Amino acid sequence: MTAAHRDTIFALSSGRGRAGVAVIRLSGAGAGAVVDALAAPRPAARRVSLRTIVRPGSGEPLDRGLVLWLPGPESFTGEDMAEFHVHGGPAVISGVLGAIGEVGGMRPAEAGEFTRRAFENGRLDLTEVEGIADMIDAETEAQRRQALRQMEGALGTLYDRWRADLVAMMAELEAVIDFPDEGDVPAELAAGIGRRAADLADEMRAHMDDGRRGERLRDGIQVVIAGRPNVGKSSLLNQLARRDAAIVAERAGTTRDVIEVHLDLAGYPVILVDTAGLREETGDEIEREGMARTRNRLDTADLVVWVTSAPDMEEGSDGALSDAPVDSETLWVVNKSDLAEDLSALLKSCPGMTRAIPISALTGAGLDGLIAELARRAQALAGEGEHVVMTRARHRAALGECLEHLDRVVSGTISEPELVAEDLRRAAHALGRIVGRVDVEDLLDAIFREFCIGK
Ligand SMILES: Nc1nc2c(ncn2[C@@H]2O[C@H](COP(=O)(O)OP(=O)(O)OP(=O)(O)O)[C@@H](O)[C@H]2O)c(=O)[nH]1
Ligand SMILES: [K+]
Ligand SMILES: [Mg+2]
Repeated sequence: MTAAHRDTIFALSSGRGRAGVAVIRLSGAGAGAVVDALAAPRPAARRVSLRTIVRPGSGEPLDRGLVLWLPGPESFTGEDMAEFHVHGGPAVISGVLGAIGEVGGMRPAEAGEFTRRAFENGRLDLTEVEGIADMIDAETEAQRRQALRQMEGALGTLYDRWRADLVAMMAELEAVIDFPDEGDVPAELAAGIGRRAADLADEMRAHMDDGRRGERLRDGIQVVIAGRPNVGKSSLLNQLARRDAAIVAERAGTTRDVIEVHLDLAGYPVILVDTAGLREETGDEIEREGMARTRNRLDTADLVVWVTSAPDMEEGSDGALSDAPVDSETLWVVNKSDLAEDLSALLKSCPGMTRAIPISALTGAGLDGLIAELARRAQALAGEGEHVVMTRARHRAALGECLEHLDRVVSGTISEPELVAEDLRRAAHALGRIVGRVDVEDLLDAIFREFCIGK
Protein backbone atom coordinates (compact mmCIF):
# COMPACT_ATOMS: atom_id res chain seq x y z
CA MET A 1 0.00 0.00 0.00
CA THR A 2 2.84 2.40 0.66
CA ALA A 3 4.86 4.03 -2.04
CA ALA A 4 8.16 2.39 -1.21
CA HIS A 5 7.57 -1.16 -2.35
CA ARG A 6 5.43 -0.60 -5.41
CA ASP A 7 6.15 -0.25 -9.10
CA THR A 8 6.69 3.15 -10.52
CA ILE A 9 3.96 3.82 -13.06
CA PHE A 10 3.97 6.12 -16.07
CA ALA A 11 1.47 7.24 -18.68
CA LEU A 12 0.55 9.89 -21.19
CA SER A 13 -1.86 12.01 -19.13
CA SER A 14 -2.97 14.40 -21.83
CA GLY A 15 -5.25 13.38 -24.70
CA ARG A 16 -4.15 11.30 -27.63
CA GLY A 17 -3.49 12.71 -31.08
CA ARG A 18 -1.40 15.64 -32.28
CA ALA A 19 -1.22 18.55 -29.86
CA GLY A 20 1.05 21.43 -28.98
CA VAL A 21 2.05 19.88 -25.70
CA ALA A 22 1.72 16.39 -24.27
CA VAL A 23 2.09 15.63 -20.56
CA ILE A 24 3.69 12.38 -19.42
CA ARG A 25 3.41 11.61 -15.71
CA LEU A 26 5.21 9.20 -13.43
CA SER A 27 4.49 8.14 -9.87
CA GLY A 28 6.45 5.92 -7.52
CA ALA A 29 9.80 5.54 -5.86
CA GLY A 30 11.60 5.35 -9.20
CA ALA A 31 10.33 8.68 -10.56
CA GLY A 32 13.45 10.57 -9.50
CA ALA A 33 15.74 8.04 -11.16
CA VAL A 34 13.85 8.50 -14.42
CA VAL A 35 14.31 12.26 -14.27
CA ASP A 36 18.04 11.71 -13.61
CA ALA A 37 18.31 9.31 -16.53
CA LEU A 38 16.31 11.31 -19.10
CA ALA A 39 16.65 14.93 -18.07
CA ALA A 40 19.66 15.48 -15.84
CA PRO A 41 20.34 17.44 -13.78
CA ARG A 42 17.24 16.80 -11.67
CA PRO A 43 15.31 20.09 -11.35
CA ALA A 44 14.65 21.66 -7.97
CA ALA A 45 11.48 20.31 -6.35
CA ARG A 46 8.26 21.82 -7.72
CA ARG A 47 10.11 24.15 -10.11
CA VAL A 48 9.49 24.02 -13.83
CA SER A 49 12.77 23.51 -15.68
CA LEU A 50 13.62 23.38 -19.36
CA ARG A 51 15.64 20.27 -20.22
CA THR A 52 16.84 18.28 -23.18
CA ILE A 53 15.21 14.89 -22.82
CA VAL A 54 17.42 12.00 -23.90
CA ARG A 55 17.28 8.25 -24.36
CA PRO A 56 19.04 6.87 -21.27
CA GLY A 57 21.22 4.21 -22.94
CA SER A 58 22.50 6.12 -25.95
CA GLY A 59 22.09 9.70 -24.79
CA GLU A 60 20.28 10.45 -28.05
CA PRO A 61 18.20 13.65 -27.70
CA LEU A 62 14.46 13.03 -28.04
CA ASP A 63 12.95 16.45 -27.42
CA ARG A 64 13.38 19.64 -25.45
CA GLY A 65 10.66 20.26 -22.89
CA LEU A 66 9.61 21.21 -19.39
CA VAL A 67 10.35 18.83 -16.56
CA LEU A 68 8.85 18.81 -13.08
CA TRP A 69 10.15 16.93 -10.09
CA LEU A 70 7.42 16.53 -7.45
CA PRO A 71 8.72 14.58 -4.47
CA GLY A 72 6.19 12.89 -2.18
CA PRO A 73 4.37 13.02 0.09
CA GLU A 74 3.23 16.49 -0.98
CA SER A 75 2.27 15.30 -4.46
CA PHE A 76 -1.03 14.34 -6.06
CA THR A 77 -0.52 10.62 -5.40
CA GLY A 78 1.48 11.10 -2.21
CA GLU A 79 4.41 9.35 -3.90
CA ASP A 80 7.40 10.78 -5.72
CA MET A 81 6.16 12.09 -9.05
CA ALA A 82 7.59 13.65 -12.19
CA GLU A 83 6.12 15.25 -15.28
CA PHE A 84 7.54 15.67 -18.75
CA HIS A 85 5.85 18.32 -20.90
CA VAL A 86 6.96 17.44 -24.40
CA HIS A 87 5.82 18.29 -27.92
CA GLY A 88 2.55 16.51 -28.61
CA GLY A 89 3.48 14.50 -31.68
CA PRO A 90 3.06 10.71 -31.82
CA ALA A 91 6.78 10.03 -32.42
CA VAL A 92 7.89 12.29 -29.56
CA ILE A 93 5.39 10.70 -27.18
CA SER A 94 6.25 7.12 -28.09
CA GLY A 95 9.98 7.99 -27.96
CA VAL A 96 9.76 9.41 -24.44
CA LEU A 97 7.45 6.64 -23.20
CA GLY A 98 9.87 4.08 -24.65
CA ALA A 99 12.83 5.79 -22.97
CA ILE A 100 11.04 5.74 -19.59
CA GLY A 101 10.32 2.04 -20.08
CA GLU A 102 14.05 1.42 -20.55
CA VAL A 103 14.69 2.52 -16.97
CA GLY A 104 14.29 -0.47 -14.66
CA GLY A 105 11.20 -0.99 -12.48
CA MET A 106 8.85 1.09 -14.63
CA ARG A 107 5.49 -0.04 -15.93
CA PRO A 108 2.65 1.65 -17.83
CA ALA A 109 -0.16 2.81 -15.54
CA GLU A 110 -3.60 1.22 -15.58
CA ALA A 111 -6.76 3.30 -15.95
CA GLY A 112 -7.23 5.53 -12.92
CA GLU A 113 -4.11 4.24 -11.20
CA PHE A 114 -2.65 7.65 -10.31
CA THR A 115 -5.90 8.64 -8.60
CA ARG A 116 -6.18 5.24 -6.96
CA ARG A 117 -2.76 5.70 -5.42
CA ALA A 118 -3.81 9.16 -4.22
CA PHE A 119 -6.81 7.53 -2.52
CA GLU A 120 -4.80 4.66 -1.07
CA ASN A 121 -2.22 7.08 0.28
CA GLY A 122 -4.95 9.08 1.99
CA ARG A 123 -4.64 12.14 -0.25
CA LEU A 124 -8.30 11.94 -1.34
CA ASP A 125 -11.49 10.36 -0.08
CA LEU A 126 -13.80 8.48 -2.43
CA THR A 127 -16.20 11.36 -2.98
CA GLU A 128 -13.24 13.53 -4.00
CA VAL A 129 -12.12 10.77 -6.37
CA GLU A 130 -15.60 10.78 -7.89
CA GLY A 131 -15.42 14.56 -8.11
CA ILE A 132 -12.28 14.26 -10.22
CA ALA A 133 -13.98 11.74 -12.52
CA ASP A 134 -16.96 14.09 -12.87
CA MET A 135 -14.64 17.02 -13.53
CA ILE A 136 -13.07 15.17 -16.45
CA ASP A 137 -16.49 14.21 -17.80
CA ALA A 138 -18.15 17.59 -17.18
CA GLU A 139 -19.63 18.96 -20.39
CA THR A 140 -21.52 21.97 -19.06
CA GLU A 141 -20.84 24.80 -16.63
CA ALA A 142 -23.24 23.55 -13.98
CA GLN A 143 -21.71 20.07 -14.14
CA ARG A 144 -18.25 21.55 -13.76
CA ARG A 145 -19.29 23.62 -10.73
CA GLN A 146 -20.84 20.59 -9.05
CA ALA A 147 -17.79 18.43 -9.80
CA LEU A 148 -15.46 21.09 -8.41
CA ARG A 149 -17.39 21.29 -5.15
CA GLN A 150 -17.27 17.53 -4.73
CA MET A 151 -13.62 17.35 -5.77
CA GLU A 152 -12.79 19.91 -3.13
CA GLY A 153 -14.40 17.74 -0.49
CA ALA A 154 -17.78 19.38 0.21
CA LEU A 155 -19.65 16.07 0.22
CA GLY A 156 -16.93 14.15 2.04
CA THR A 157 -16.75 16.81 4.76
CA LEU A 158 -20.48 16.58 5.41
CA TYR A 159 -20.45 12.78 5.64
CA ASP A 160 -17.35 12.84 7.84
CA ARG A 161 -19.10 15.21 10.22
CA TRP A 162 -22.12 12.92 10.46
CA ARG A 163 -19.89 9.94 10.96
CA ALA A 164 -18.02 11.72 13.74
CA ASP A 165 -21.40 12.42 15.44
CA LEU A 166 -22.24 8.72 15.30
CA VAL A 167 -18.85 7.73 16.62
CA ALA A 168 -19.21 10.16 19.53
CA MET A 169 -22.59 8.65 20.43
CA MET A 170 -21.08 5.17 20.22
CA ALA A 171 -18.27 6.19 22.53
CA GLU A 172 -20.72 7.41 25.18
CA LEU A 173 -22.67 4.18 24.98
CA GLU A 174 -19.55 2.04 25.09
CA ALA A 175 -18.69 3.55 28.43
CA VAL A 176 -21.99 2.27 29.81
CA ILE A 177 -21.57 -1.14 28.18
CA ASP A 178 -18.09 -1.52 29.61
CA PHE A 179 -19.25 -0.91 33.15
CA PRO A 180 -22.56 -2.76 33.35
CA ASP A 181 -22.44 -3.21 37.10
CA GLU A 182 -23.00 0.43 37.72
CA GLY A 183 -26.68 -0.04 37.11
CA ASP A 184 -28.99 0.83 34.22
CA VAL A 185 -28.15 3.23 31.48
CA PRO A 186 -28.73 6.64 32.99
CA ALA A 187 -31.99 8.06 31.68
CA GLU A 188 -30.27 11.29 30.81
CA LEU A 189 -27.75 9.58 28.55
CA ALA A 190 -30.49 7.53 26.89
CA ALA A 191 -32.57 10.61 26.16
CA GLY A 192 -29.53 12.49 24.91
CA ILE A 193 -28.55 9.83 22.40
CA GLY A 194 -32.14 9.42 21.21
CA ARG A 195 -32.41 13.15 20.61
CA ARG A 196 -29.10 13.42 18.79
CA ALA A 197 -29.92 10.42 16.62
CA ALA A 198 -33.28 11.99 15.75
CA ASP A 199 -31.64 15.30 14.82
CA LEU A 200 -29.10 13.55 12.65
CA ALA A 201 -31.82 11.49 10.97
CA ASP A 202 -33.73 14.70 10.21
CA GLU A 203 -30.68 16.30 8.69
CA MET A 204 -30.04 13.22 6.56
CA ARG A 205 -33.63 13.10 5.35
CA ALA A 206 -33.45 16.74 4.30
CA HIS A 207 -30.22 15.99 2.45
CA MET A 208 -31.75 12.98 0.69
CA ASP A 209 -34.92 14.85 -0.19
CA ASP A 210 -33.10 16.76 -2.92
CA GLY A 211 -35.23 15.78 -5.89
CA ARG A 212 -32.23 13.87 -7.29
CA ARG A 213 -30.77 17.21 -8.41
CA GLY A 214 -27.15 16.18 -8.12
CA GLU A 215 -27.65 12.89 -9.92
CA ARG A 216 -29.65 14.64 -12.64
CA LEU A 217 -26.99 17.25 -13.13
CA ARG A 218 -24.35 14.58 -13.39
CA ASP A 219 -26.28 12.25 -15.70
CA GLY A 220 -28.17 14.82 -17.78
CA ILE A 221 -31.82 15.86 -17.54
CA GLN A 222 -34.11 13.64 -19.60
CA VAL A 223 -36.52 15.82 -21.57
CA VAL A 224 -38.94 13.70 -23.57
CA ILE A 225 -40.82 15.19 -26.52
CA ALA A 226 -44.11 13.38 -27.03
CA GLY A 227 -47.51 13.93 -28.57
CA ARG A 228 -49.83 12.68 -31.29
CA PRO A 229 -48.34 11.71 -34.66
CA ASN A 230 -47.35 14.44 -37.07
CA VAL A 231 -47.59 17.40 -34.71
CA GLY A 232 -43.95 18.24 -35.46
CA LYS A 233 -42.02 16.56 -32.61
CA SER A 234 -39.08 15.59 -34.78
CA SER A 235 -39.06 19.03 -36.40
CA LEU A 236 -38.85 20.56 -32.92
CA LEU A 237 -36.00 18.26 -31.88
CA ASN A 238 -34.06 19.21 -35.01
CA GLN A 239 -34.60 22.90 -34.34
CA LEU A 240 -33.37 22.62 -30.75
CA ALA A 241 -30.42 20.46 -31.78
CA ARG A 242 -29.66 22.73 -34.76
CA ARG A 243 -29.18 19.73 -36.98
CA ASP A 244 -31.24 17.09 -38.78
CA ALA A 245 -30.96 14.44 -36.10
CA ALA A 246 -34.42 12.99 -36.72
CA ILE A 247 -36.30 12.23 -39.95
CA VAL A 248 -39.14 14.64 -40.64
CA ALA A 249 -41.86 13.63 -43.10
CA GLU A 250 -45.45 14.41 -43.94
CA ARG A 251 -46.54 10.87 -43.16
CA ALA A 252 -47.93 10.31 -39.69
CA GLY A 253 -45.94 7.65 -37.86
CA THR A 254 -42.53 8.59 -39.25
CA THR A 255 -40.57 8.26 -36.03
CA ARG A 256 -40.37 4.77 -34.57
CA ASP A 257 -37.10 4.58 -32.71
CA VAL A 258 -36.28 6.80 -29.79
CA ILE A 259 -33.80 9.50 -30.83
CA GLU A 260 -31.58 11.32 -28.36
CA VAL A 261 -29.52 14.47 -28.67
CA HIS A 262 -27.40 16.07 -25.96
CA LEU A 263 -27.76 19.80 -25.44
CA ASP A 264 -26.14 22.36 -23.19
CA LEU A 265 -29.03 24.54 -22.05
CA ALA A 266 -27.74 27.54 -20.14
CA GLY A 267 -25.08 25.37 -18.54
CA TYR A 268 -27.38 22.44 -17.80
CA PRO A 269 -26.94 19.11 -19.56
CA VAL A 270 -30.16 18.08 -21.28
CA ILE A 271 -30.80 14.80 -23.06
CA LEU A 272 -33.55 15.66 -25.51
CA VAL A 273 -35.55 12.63 -26.59
CA ASP A 274 -37.76 12.42 -29.69
CA THR A 275 -40.36 9.67 -29.67
CA ALA A 276 -42.91 7.96 -31.89
CA GLY A 277 -46.26 9.77 -31.97
CA LEU A 278 -48.97 8.27 -29.77
CA ARG A 279 -52.44 7.42 -31.05
CA GLU A 280 -55.18 5.05 -29.96
CA GLU A 281 -55.20 2.79 -32.99
CA THR A 282 -52.68 1.58 -35.47
CA GLY A 283 -52.53 -1.57 -37.51
CA ASP A 284 -48.79 -1.21 -37.97
CA GLU A 285 -46.79 -3.56 -35.78
CA ILE A 286 -43.63 -1.46 -35.96
CA GLU A 287 -45.49 1.69 -35.00
CA ARG A 288 -47.02 -0.16 -32.05
CA GLU A 289 -43.51 -1.10 -30.89
CA GLY A 290 -42.47 2.53 -31.33
CA MET A 291 -45.36 3.66 -29.15
CA ALA A 292 -44.37 1.15 -26.46
CA ARG A 293 -40.89 2.66 -26.48
CA THR A 294 -42.38 6.14 -26.17
CA ARG A 295 -44.32 5.10 -23.08
CA ASN A 296 -41.18 3.61 -21.55
CA ARG A 297 -39.33 6.86 -21.99
CA LEU A 298 -42.24 8.87 -20.62
CA ASP A 299 -42.12 6.77 -17.46
CA THR A 300 -38.54 7.78 -16.73
CA ALA A 301 -38.65 11.34 -18.05
CA ASP A 302 -37.53 14.22 -15.86
CA LEU A 303 -39.65 16.56 -17.96
CA VAL A 304 -42.30 15.85 -20.60
CA VAL A 305 -42.75 18.30 -23.46
CA TRP A 306 -46.18 17.50 -24.82
CA VAL A 307 -46.54 18.81 -28.35
CA THR A 308 -49.80 19.49 -30.11
CA SER A 309 -50.40 21.48 -33.28
CA ALA A 310 -52.58 24.44 -34.15
CA PRO A 311 -54.42 22.50 -36.91
CA ASP A 312 -55.12 19.62 -34.49
CA MET A 313 -56.53 22.07 -31.98
CA GLU A 314 -58.69 23.71 -34.62
CA GLU A 315 -60.08 20.30 -35.37
CA GLY A 316 -61.17 20.14 -31.75
CA SER A 317 -58.49 17.92 -30.26
CA ASP A 318 -56.37 19.53 -27.58
CA GLY A 319 -53.74 16.98 -28.42
CA ALA A 320 -53.81 14.89 -25.30
CA LEU A 321 -54.83 11.26 -25.17
CA SER A 322 -56.95 9.69 -22.52
CA ASP A 323 -53.94 7.81 -21.16
CA ALA A 324 -51.32 10.44 -21.95
CA PRO A 325 -49.01 11.04 -18.99
CA VAL A 326 -49.63 14.74 -18.85
CA ASP A 327 -49.85 16.51 -15.54
CA SER A 328 -49.24 19.92 -14.04
CA GLU A 329 -45.48 19.55 -14.57
CA THR A 330 -45.86 18.86 -18.28
CA LEU A 331 -44.65 21.57 -20.60
CA TRP A 332 -47.32 22.14 -23.26
CA VAL A 333 -46.22 23.29 -26.69
CA VAL A 334 -48.52 24.23 -29.57
CA ASN A 335 -46.59 23.77 -32.80
CA LYS A 336 -47.43 24.96 -36.33
CA SER A 337 -48.50 28.36 -35.01
CA ASP A 338 -47.83 29.60 -38.56
CA LEU A 339 -50.94 27.70 -39.70
CA ALA A 340 -53.27 29.20 -37.08
CA GLU A 341 -55.71 31.82 -38.27
CA ASP A 342 -56.09 33.45 -34.88
CA LEU A 343 -53.57 32.03 -32.45
CA SER A 344 -54.60 33.80 -29.25
CA ALA A 345 -58.28 33.04 -29.84
CA LEU A 346 -57.34 29.42 -30.43
CA LEU A 347 -55.35 29.19 -27.20
CA LYS A 348 -58.14 30.89 -25.26
CA SER A 349 -60.73 28.51 -26.66
CA CYS A 350 -58.98 25.55 -25.03
CA PRO A 351 -59.18 25.66 -21.26
CA GLY A 352 -55.97 24.38 -19.74
CA MET A 353 -53.94 25.54 -22.71
CA THR A 354 -53.48 29.10 -21.56
CA ARG A 355 -49.97 28.34 -20.34
CA ALA A 356 -49.01 26.48 -23.50
CA ILE A 357 -46.10 27.87 -25.51
CA PRO A 358 -46.96 28.50 -29.18
CA ILE A 359 -44.13 27.85 -31.61
CA SER A 360 -43.47 27.11 -35.22
CA ALA A 361 -40.76 24.55 -35.84
CA LEU A 362 -40.99 25.61 -39.47
CA THR A 363 -40.38 29.36 -39.13
CA GLY A 364 -38.64 29.31 -35.75
CA ALA A 365 -41.25 31.58 -34.17
CA GLY A 366 -41.51 31.19 -30.39
CA LEU A 367 -38.43 28.97 -30.11
CA ASP A 368 -36.46 31.46 -28.02
CA GLY A 369 -39.26 31.55 -25.48
CA LEU A 370 -39.43 27.76 -25.40
CA ILE A 371 -35.67 27.48 -24.93
CA ALA A 372 -35.81 29.98 -22.07
CA GLU A 373 -38.60 27.98 -20.41
CA LEU A 374 -36.67 24.73 -20.89
CA ALA A 375 -33.60 26.30 -19.30
CA ARG A 376 -35.73 27.52 -16.39
CA ARG A 377 -37.14 24.02 -15.90
CA ALA A 378 -33.67 22.47 -16.18
CA GLN A 379 -32.44 24.75 -13.46
CA ALA A 380 -35.42 23.91 -11.28
CA LEU A 381 -34.72 20.20 -11.77
CA ALA A 382 -30.97 20.17 -11.42
CA GLY A 383 -29.89 23.62 -10.30
CA GLU A 384 -27.43 23.99 -7.50
CA GLY A 385 -28.82 25.36 -4.29
CA GLU A 386 -26.89 26.46 -1.25
CA HIS A 387 -26.61 22.87 -0.02
CA VAL A 388 -24.17 20.28 -1.23
CA VAL A 389 -25.97 17.39 -2.94
CA MET A 390 -25.18 13.77 -3.57
CA THR A 391 -24.37 12.84 -7.13
CA ARG A 392 -24.61 9.09 -7.31
CA ALA A 393 -27.06 6.31 -6.64
CA ARG A 394 -24.45 4.66 -4.43
CA HIS A 395 -24.48 7.69 -2.10
CA ARG A 396 -28.26 7.46 -1.87
CA ALA A 397 -28.21 3.72 -1.19
CA ALA A 398 -25.61 4.02 1.56
CA LEU A 399 -27.43 6.95 3.20
CA GLY A 400 -30.68 4.99 3.05
CA GLU A 401 -29.00 2.13 4.87
CA CYS A 402 -27.52 4.52 7.41
CA LEU A 403 -30.95 6.00 8.08
CA GLU A 404 -32.49 2.58 8.61
CA HIS A 405 -30.11 1.93 11.48
CA LEU A 406 -30.47 5.43 12.83
CA ASP A 407 -34.27 5.16 12.84
CA ARG A 408 -33.95 2.02 14.93
CA VAL A 409 -31.83 3.94 17.39
CA VAL A 410 -34.44 6.70 17.55
CA SER A 411 -37.39 4.37 18.07
CA GLY A 412 -35.53 1.69 20.01
CA THR A 413 -35.34 1.24 23.69
CA ILE A 414 -32.06 2.22 25.21
CA SER A 415 -32.37 -0.47 27.87
CA GLU A 416 -30.38 -2.67 25.54
CA PRO A 417 -27.34 -0.53 24.93
CA GLU A 418 -25.50 -3.29 23.04
CA LEU A 419 -28.17 -3.32 20.32
CA VAL A 420 -28.23 0.45 20.08
CA ALA A 421 -24.45 0.53 19.82
CA GLU A 422 -24.59 -2.06 17.05
CA ASP A 423 -27.07 0.07 15.09
CA LEU A 424 -24.90 3.13 15.55
CA ARG A 425 -21.90 1.16 14.39
CA ARG A 426 -23.70 0.00 11.26
CA ALA A 427 -24.97 3.49 10.53
CA ALA A 428 -21.40 4.82 10.79
CA HIS A 429 -20.17 1.98 8.60
CA ALA A 430 -22.67 2.86 5.86
CA LEU A 431 -21.42 6.47 5.89
CA GLY A 432 -17.84 5.28 5.94
CA ARG A 433 -18.42 3.35 2.75
CA ILE A 434 -19.36 6.54 0.88
CA VAL A 435 -16.10 8.28 1.72
CA GLY A 436 -14.01 5.11 1.67
CA ARG A 437 -13.02 5.14 5.32
CA VAL A 438 -13.93 1.48 5.76
CA ASP A 439 -13.10 -1.59 3.77
CA VAL A 440 -14.39 -0.84 0.31
CA GLU A 441 -12.25 -3.09 -1.86
CA ASP A 442 -15.26 -4.30 -3.86
CA LEU A 443 -16.24 -0.72 -4.60
CA LEU A 444 -12.88 0.50 -5.71
CA ASP A 445 -12.62 -1.38 -8.98
CA ALA A 446 -16.00 -0.05 -10.06
CA ILE A 447 -15.09 3.53 -9.23
CA PHE A 448 -11.61 3.63 -10.72
CA ARG A 449 -12.74 1.89 -13.89
CA GLU A 450 -14.49 5.16 -14.81
CA PHE A 451 -11.12 6.82 -15.27
CA CYS A 452 -8.90 7.04 -18.29
CA ILE A 453 -5.28 5.95 -18.28
CA GLY A 454 -2.94 8.66 -17.08
CA LYS A 455 -5.34 9.97 -14.41
N1 LIG B 1 -46.51 24.50 -41.30
C1 LIG B 1 -45.76 23.83 -40.45
N2 LIG B 1 -45.43 22.56 -40.68
C2 LIG B 1 -44.69 21.91 -39.78
C3 LIG B 1 -44.22 22.53 -38.62
N3 LIG B 1 -43.52 21.63 -37.91
C4 LIG B 1 -43.51 20.49 -38.62
N4 LIG B 1 -44.22 20.65 -39.76
C5 LIG B 1 -44.48 19.63 -40.78
O1 LIG B 1 -45.31 18.64 -40.20
C6 LIG B 1 -44.99 17.36 -40.73
C7 LIG B 1 -44.68 16.39 -39.62
O2 LIG B 1 -43.51 16.81 -38.96
P1 LIG B 1 -42.67 15.82 -38.06
O3 LIG B 1 -41.61 16.62 -37.42
O4 LIG B 1 -42.27 14.63 -38.84
O5 LIG B 1 -43.76 15.41 -37.01
P2 LIG B 1 -43.69 14.29 -35.88
O6 LIG B 1 -44.55 14.74 -34.78
O7 LIG B 1 -42.29 13.97 -35.57
O8 LIG B 1 -44.36 13.07 -36.63
P3 LIG B 1 -44.31 11.50 -36.25
O9 LIG B 1 -42.90 11.13 -36.01
O10 LIG B 1 -44.83 10.87 -37.45
O11 LIG B 1 -45.18 11.33 -35.07
C8 LIG B 1 -43.81 17.58 -41.68
O12 LIG B 1 -44.31 17.67 -42.99
C9 LIG B 1 -43.23 18.89 -41.21
O13 LIG B 1 -42.58 19.60 -42.23
C10 LIG B 1 -44.59 23.89 -38.38
O14 LIG B 1 -44.26 24.52 -37.37
N5 LIG B 1 -45.36 24.49 -39.32
K1 LIG C 1 -44.33 12.72 -39.45
MG1 LIG D 1 -41.27 12.25 -35.61
